[in-house]
Amino acid sequence: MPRSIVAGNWKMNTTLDEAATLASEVAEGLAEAGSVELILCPPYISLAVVRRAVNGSGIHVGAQNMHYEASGAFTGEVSAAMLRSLCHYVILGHSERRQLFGETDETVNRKVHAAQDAGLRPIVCVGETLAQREEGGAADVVEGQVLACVADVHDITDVVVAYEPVWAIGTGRAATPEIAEEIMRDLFGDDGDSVPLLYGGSVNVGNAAAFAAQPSINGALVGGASLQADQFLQIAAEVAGAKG
Ligand SMILES: O=C(CO)COP(=O)(O)O
Repeated sequence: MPRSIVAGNWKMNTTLDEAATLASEVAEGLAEAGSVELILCPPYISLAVVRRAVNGSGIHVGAQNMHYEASGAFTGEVSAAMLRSLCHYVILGHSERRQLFGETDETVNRKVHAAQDAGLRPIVCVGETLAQREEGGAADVVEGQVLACVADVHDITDVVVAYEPVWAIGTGRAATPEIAEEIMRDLFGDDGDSVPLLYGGSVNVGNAAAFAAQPSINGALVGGASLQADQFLQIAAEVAGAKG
């Protein structure tokens, strides 16, 4: 089984000072988290201060997005090589990027390749909308997204996949652990034991253990609750406890 992972997606929150404080609080409370790999994903501009704050703690740092091109005239964008000097992970294809910024499975796939080529480990986000779920097509949608996003990658075991049903993100309405397990169980067949699968969408202290107790779920991608160090650490402890 892959090691359990709990990642915090801070989204567009925290100033530089707030990011440094939050990262320091997580690092200082690390002993509470149990045996899980922790990843903090602040906004780009805070990557350096977060990296400094967690230096030597074993906590990893991740970005929330990147461009697939290596360099050039792409105003406002950041490349994999730029990130590699600051962090080890990058979230790709988050549903907010898909819905608000036109991200597609094809662009995510290009980014996954660029990330791996640069030595970054991608956390690929997939998940169905409420309409897709109500039409009965959730499993097919998610499988299609995963296949398209990781097409032709040279090392599937170096990809982390996060199942985040769109209807559960930031809504306080988490999927049930059974729904998440059903979707995630068959995603990778023979590779299923070597690709870490995270659940995301309204994860909190009260529900993290139930998700992590599902056999196919290796951890959590946490949004809102990752902005409070004590809650994030408690979620990590719940995941560690459920995974034994
Ligand atoms: O989008 C998410 C993590 O990437 C989930 O966000 P919430 O935990 O705030 O629902």
